[in-house]
Amino acid sequence: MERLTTLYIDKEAHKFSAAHYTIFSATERERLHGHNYSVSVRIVAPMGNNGFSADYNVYKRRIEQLCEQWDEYVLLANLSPYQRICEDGPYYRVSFTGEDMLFLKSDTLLLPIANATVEEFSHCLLMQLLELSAGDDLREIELCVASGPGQKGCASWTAEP
Ligand SMILES: Nc1nc2c(c(=O)[nH]1)N=C([C@H](O)[C@H](O)COP(=O)(O)OP(=O)(O)OP(=O)(O)O)CN2
Repeated sequence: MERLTTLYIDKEAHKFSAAHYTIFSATERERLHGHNYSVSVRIVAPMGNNGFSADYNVYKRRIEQLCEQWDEYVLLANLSPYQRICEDGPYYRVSFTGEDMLFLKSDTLLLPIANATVEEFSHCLLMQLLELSAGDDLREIELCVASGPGQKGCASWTAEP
């Protein structure tokens, strides 16, 4: 039987501050507001024969990189069925229920997600972490994004048997 181990990486430094709004329906959304999001990861890996599985420092650096890329941006859901985003000079023009909002492109990231929620953020970051970890001998990764203490969404991946 293969011996597996679970590493938990839940560091205070793994955070990003970002502005967003959740879209609830075709006609309802939150006002733009911000959170200090935090990112935590659970990794399941085979145990090596010297009492070591995967170097958590490697994953700490990758998580830091993921957080850094989104820090201090407005995060917009580019795949929402309810809003339309187009370029307008230095701005993104976002149309929702007949109203337009302008966001400076330099302050804004268009993400390939359907909503700016912790569910979608965690899935998007998990996909990026998997890409950075291609070739690593891992069995599972779960990545969680918390929008504040006690509220988070998690996405998970399991290796094909
Ligand atoms: N399933 C989800 N539901 C909600 C999400 C989400 O990402 N996934 N997000 C929100 C809001 O955007 C917001 O992030 C949560 O706001 P809220 O809980 O009202 O306020 P706080 O973060 O300040 O939490 P407190 O409990 O009030 O301190 C809503 N739903």
